[in-house]
Amino acid sequence: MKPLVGISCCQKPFGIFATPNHAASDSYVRVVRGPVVGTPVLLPAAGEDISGELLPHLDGLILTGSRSNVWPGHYDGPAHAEGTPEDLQRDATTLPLIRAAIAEGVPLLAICRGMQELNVALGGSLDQRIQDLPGRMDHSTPSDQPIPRVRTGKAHAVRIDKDGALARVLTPSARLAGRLAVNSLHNQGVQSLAPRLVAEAWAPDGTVEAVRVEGAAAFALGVQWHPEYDWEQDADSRSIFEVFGRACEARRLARTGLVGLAQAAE
Ligand SMILES: N[C@@H](CCC(=O)NCCCC(=O)O)C(=O)O
Repeated sequence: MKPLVGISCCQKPFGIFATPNHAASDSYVRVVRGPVVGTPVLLPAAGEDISGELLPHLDGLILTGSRSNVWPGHYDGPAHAEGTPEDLQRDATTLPLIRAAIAEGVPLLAICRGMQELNVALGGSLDQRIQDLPGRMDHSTPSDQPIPRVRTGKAHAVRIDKDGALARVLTPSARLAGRLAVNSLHNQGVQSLAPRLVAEAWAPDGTVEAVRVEGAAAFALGVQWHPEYDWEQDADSRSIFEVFGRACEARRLARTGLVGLAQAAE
């Protein structure tokens, strides 16, 4: 048996009738079946809090990236500019799911939109177009960028807190250097950090690029970049998922009552 790892879906229109579907990138399924060493399960953007139905069966949770954006009403922010993609169904499912997962000690890895959801779920706010702010970089990559190494390749470095939780899940060389090269596919970013979040990595323009949940009972990290795009080539991306996977396995053993048997077998 492997840990059951939930992957958050977006609600997306499909086909000529724009029929609502629930979708997540194959890159999340592949990484769960790869370095996470888990069984992936897609979690629908149900449009309501279903955490009580999901979490008793899950050993870990990945909050995925998406072109859509957290509805500003969740953080008292200004309305999005006309045409900005939103996913109210997803928000209504993931925000309570994040709070419940943290409360119940379910390992959680929040990626890009997922990190923004983590911040909003715990009481933080977002800037909606950081490239328009004074002194800030453009962190976005046009979704129609046809060249993969440009679209998902390394875009800038981040400075890492060498004493933080993220540093402990990276390779020794990244931890020693206190720096990491990352890809970048986002327009939004942390404006005010939620009370329980601690920033752990920063872009050269000060944009928060990674956070940990202070006092979390299990693995609880958010990253603004996409390690799921390059774990096969990048040891630091792979290490994040490997450590997350071990946390999910620990939850599986505890959740299924096998932890005693596992220890006895050691
Ligand atoms: N929409 C938010 C979050 C960005 C994000 O999750 N990007 C992933 C894009 C996935 C893809 O296009 O393949 C923002 O813009 O900040």
